[in-house]
Amino acid sequence: MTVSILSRFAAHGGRQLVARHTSRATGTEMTFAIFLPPQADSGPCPVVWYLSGLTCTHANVMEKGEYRKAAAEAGLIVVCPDTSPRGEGVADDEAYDLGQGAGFYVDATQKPWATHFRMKTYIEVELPEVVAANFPVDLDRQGIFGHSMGGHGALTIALRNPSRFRSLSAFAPIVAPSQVPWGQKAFPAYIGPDPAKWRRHDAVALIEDGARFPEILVDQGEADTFLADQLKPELLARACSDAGIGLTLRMQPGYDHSYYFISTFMPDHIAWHARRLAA
Ligand SMILES: N[C@@H](CCC(=O)N[C@@H](CSC=O)C(=O)NCC(=O)O)C(=O)O
Repeated sequence: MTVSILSRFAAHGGRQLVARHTSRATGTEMTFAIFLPPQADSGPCPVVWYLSGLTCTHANVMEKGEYRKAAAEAGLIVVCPDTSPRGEGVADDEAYDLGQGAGFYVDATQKPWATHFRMKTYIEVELPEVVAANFPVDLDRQGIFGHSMGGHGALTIALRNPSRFRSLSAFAPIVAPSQVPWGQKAFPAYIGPDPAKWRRHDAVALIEDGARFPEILVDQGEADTFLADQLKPELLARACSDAGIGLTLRMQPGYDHSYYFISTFMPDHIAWHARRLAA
């Protein structure tokens, strides 16, 4: 459960750290970023988990997501994990949307991925234990959010574990991976060809199958080049409407899929979580 601190910077009265530890879930070293607001010097703080998208490490949102000012003001700890196991002995693919950097937050059952690609267990079980053992987090007050593949991760993890999280939001999430090319490529590779096995890893399918979360915030850029083919927020809107889930879906004119979009709406997402994680 010990972590090595790789870097430490003062920011907004708090501290931005990068930590590394040996993961029993993935069997590799795993790196995550953690922001501790000034309030963490005085006692446990609520924690928000941010899951990143395809090609990302912990560093993309840390460097471009601009979450620290709002998180410091709200007293939120923000944890930003990597998107997959990595290293020389870890399976990979030449494409950007499979293998290292593209873990899809599932536990792979198929060769060659099953050996290390266990991001579901890592995020759902191991990382909370590691963070709680080393940092002043209040695990009774947890929220989760993410971007694109990480939005898919946030939605599916919260829908499968609604009692763990008090708040959920996403930027441009993949809402129905079973119905779009990214998921239709990754899911057979990681969890096999049977679409029935994909449903526990698909937010729209989870809702159709009875999973519930009280309310969800989603921001989606209208100029996002992945919108029509890969993201399809209308599928989440329909599923939430049918299920009585309170979805706030904000279509944002002019915004694309990048961290310029994410950083623009990051303060709104931090505020969404802070309101629901207040004591
Ligand atoms: N064509 C790009 C695709 C990679 C990309 O756009 N990745 C996004 C997430 S997409 C869904 O999960 C991202 O967050 N990129 C990192 C960034 O800092 O912008 C490529 O080939 O890289």
